[in-house]
Amino acid sequence: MAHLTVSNISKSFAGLPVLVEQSLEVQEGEFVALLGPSGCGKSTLLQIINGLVSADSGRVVLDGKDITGRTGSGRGMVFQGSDLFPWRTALENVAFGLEVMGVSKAERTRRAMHYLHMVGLDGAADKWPHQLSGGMQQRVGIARAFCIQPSLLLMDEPFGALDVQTRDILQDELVRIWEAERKMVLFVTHGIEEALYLADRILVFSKRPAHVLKEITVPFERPRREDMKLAPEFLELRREISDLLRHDIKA
Ligand SMILES: Nc1ncnc2c1ncn2[C@@H]1O[C@H](COP(=O)(O)OP(=O)(O)OP(=O)(O)O)[C@@H](O)[C@H]1O
Repeated sequence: MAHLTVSNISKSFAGLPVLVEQSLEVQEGEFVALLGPSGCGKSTLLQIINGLVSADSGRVVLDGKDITGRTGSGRGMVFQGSDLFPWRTALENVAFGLEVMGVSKAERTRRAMHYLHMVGLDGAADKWPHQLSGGMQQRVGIARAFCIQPSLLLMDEPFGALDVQTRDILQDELVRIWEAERKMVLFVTHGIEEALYLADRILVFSKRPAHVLKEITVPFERPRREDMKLAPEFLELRREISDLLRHDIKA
């Protein structure tokens, strides 16, 4: 059964403590948002879970396997900016992980086309990254992360650099794809509305060094729909989280 356990992670950069004994868990089929102010250490935590940054102490266990300090194996990552290979087409970018895994060309093309279709980019398979808009590049990044069928998806403000309209559209697409696939997701954001719209559970982080101020189980049913953002309960929770963060930043 899919499961992520992160225990007692600490990390300092040049003596500056960013994470102190941070722990969290993600259950199978759960979408968890890490919400917190800029610079609190959310990305660092995600990168430690992905093995891109090493922790000073603590453990990361995915599906029963200790993966502390190791990259690859079971995790897909989507970053804020596009990190596509410029010398590969959209299709080749999406298929990259499968290529590394030694999947045959026919099979990886089939799977990559499936995920390109899911993000609405069938027609762009042979385009180069520079021929794609920022939103399209993020779609390719999302398709690439899903394509390796990871146990855990790590998303670091994937829509942070996009205009509001494109971000709303991509949030909807992510909700739709995720509801079909139900992978474990850790999604870093500083958007309260984004966290409430996408996640099952929100961990609200303090300013640096990050600790969890509050854990919120999002009460809204799935499938999620755009109009829920106007519901009184949604607005009330949004205000509550906003007050919590503002209070913490001022303290
Ligand atoms: N490689 C590094 N070397 C030195 N300091 C770093 C490094 N990476 C991050 N930091 C510092 O650690 C702190 C946390 O950074 P991090 O990127 O994890 O925050 P964040 O919560 O993701 O912020 P944002 O939302 O702005 O991306 C910041 O003060 C940052 O300057």
